[in-house]
Amino acid sequence: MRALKEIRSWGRSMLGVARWQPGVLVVVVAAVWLARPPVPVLATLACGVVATAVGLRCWALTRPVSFGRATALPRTWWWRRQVREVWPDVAAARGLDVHGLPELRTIAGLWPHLRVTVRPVRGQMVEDYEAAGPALQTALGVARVRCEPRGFRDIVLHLTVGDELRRPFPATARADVLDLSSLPLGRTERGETWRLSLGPHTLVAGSSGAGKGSVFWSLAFALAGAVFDGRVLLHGIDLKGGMEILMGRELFSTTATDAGSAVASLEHLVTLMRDRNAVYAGKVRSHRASQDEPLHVVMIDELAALTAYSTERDLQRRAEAAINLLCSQGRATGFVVIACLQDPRKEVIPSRGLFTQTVGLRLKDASETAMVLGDAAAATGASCHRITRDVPGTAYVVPEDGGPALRVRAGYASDDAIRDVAQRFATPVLLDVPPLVSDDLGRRPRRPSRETSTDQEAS
Ligand SMILES: Nc1ncnc2c1ncn2[C@@H]1O[C@H](COP(=O)(O)OP(=O)(O)OP(=O)(O)O)[C@@H](O)[C@H]1O
Repeated sequence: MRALKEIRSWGRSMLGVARWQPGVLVVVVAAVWLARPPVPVLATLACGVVATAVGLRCWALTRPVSFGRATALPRTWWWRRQVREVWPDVAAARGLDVHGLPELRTIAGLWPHLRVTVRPVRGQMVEDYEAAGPALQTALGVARVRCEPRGFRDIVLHLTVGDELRRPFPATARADVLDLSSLPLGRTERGETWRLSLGPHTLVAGSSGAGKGSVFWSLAFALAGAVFDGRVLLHGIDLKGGMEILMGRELFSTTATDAGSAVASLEHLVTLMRDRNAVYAGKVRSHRASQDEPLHVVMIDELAALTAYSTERDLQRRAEAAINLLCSQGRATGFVVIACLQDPRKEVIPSRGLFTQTVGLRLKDASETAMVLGDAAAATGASCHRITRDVPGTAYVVPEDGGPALRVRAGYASDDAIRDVAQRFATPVLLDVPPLVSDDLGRRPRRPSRETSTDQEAS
């Protein structure tokens, strides 16, 4: 029994090694074979082939990105053939071949990104090819198709044929992030690090289960080092009972889990912002985060719960006013708002335009994609509504340089990881928020009711 247990645990540990170091499996098999008495050549070959196949398979499963790159050349050839094969069918199905089949001029690039240059037939426009994009995407079974005009005559179809974002990966806390304007949050479809600038106010929109939590925590993790040394103060607002933020409460200098405390916290931040604005006036034009003058980052888990779904109208109005003030005046003096949201409609978030940076996770339909990322991004292949449920944390973002929208994925932060990071990088600054006072300023004087005015007239 004991021996069985030992064998089982050895097997498990070997599997663990093989999972992380695929090459080890090949070496182990080869070593086992060498240790045995001489065997015939055929058996040796068979053993070698099996070991290589298993090793490659493990590599492909555990390190898809590096495996993909190592085998990019044969894959590229295969995909080129596929594109040439399906193109006539897709063109016919989408009515692009009425006056002759549009010529595929070149297929360039290397797996996982191919560039197919097409010469449209007279009378066709880029929009016709944009409309055919989803058909080509389905016919080929590729991750993304994006159209772009090239010169005055040709159109380039950018195909993402291999999905480097398919497998989830963990979010990692950064103790060393020095540049707060470029926070590492995950990976891009090009296999690079996805970086987000913290300067602009950011709206993270996604349906339920789209993975807003992973963007939220990846951001907090990226700031962990700066939180720990007091250069950044996080303020968490979570009206879903604090389910999200209380998991890592040690990272936050203030937390609010009900409408009253959220408004108190936001209005206190507006006061701090105004004080700092007054100090900076005429002297400083942009803020540099330091322990004396930290960057305040307001992280709101479900913005609509504060600005649209609240039953307390007065608090709703005050919250909205405070967020608008922080968004419109806070950037230069070091006050940044990051808000997550399920429903991006104007009725729910009237101040959507104040969030100058948006992250579009899985959304319900094309109109929501256009609301979040803009019409131009939606037209050029940013299709948040086509992100499938099995890849939470995947999103489209418009790069700061205004180029075509990029598909990205945030790292996954498990509950244990959040607790661990919160404990290791706990903030040294806990702020006291003054209690909520009734709002006299900014409220319109009420019209006297008919009864009151009649009484007054009578007296
Ligand atoms: N980057 C990621 N990689 C892998 N799995 C993820 C990732 N992000 C989220 N998930 C998984 O997807 C599920 C939903 O994620 P999450 O709770 O963050 O979504 P949400 O958009 O915040 O949803 P809701 O608005 O309903 O709270 C979680 O169970 C989580 O395990």
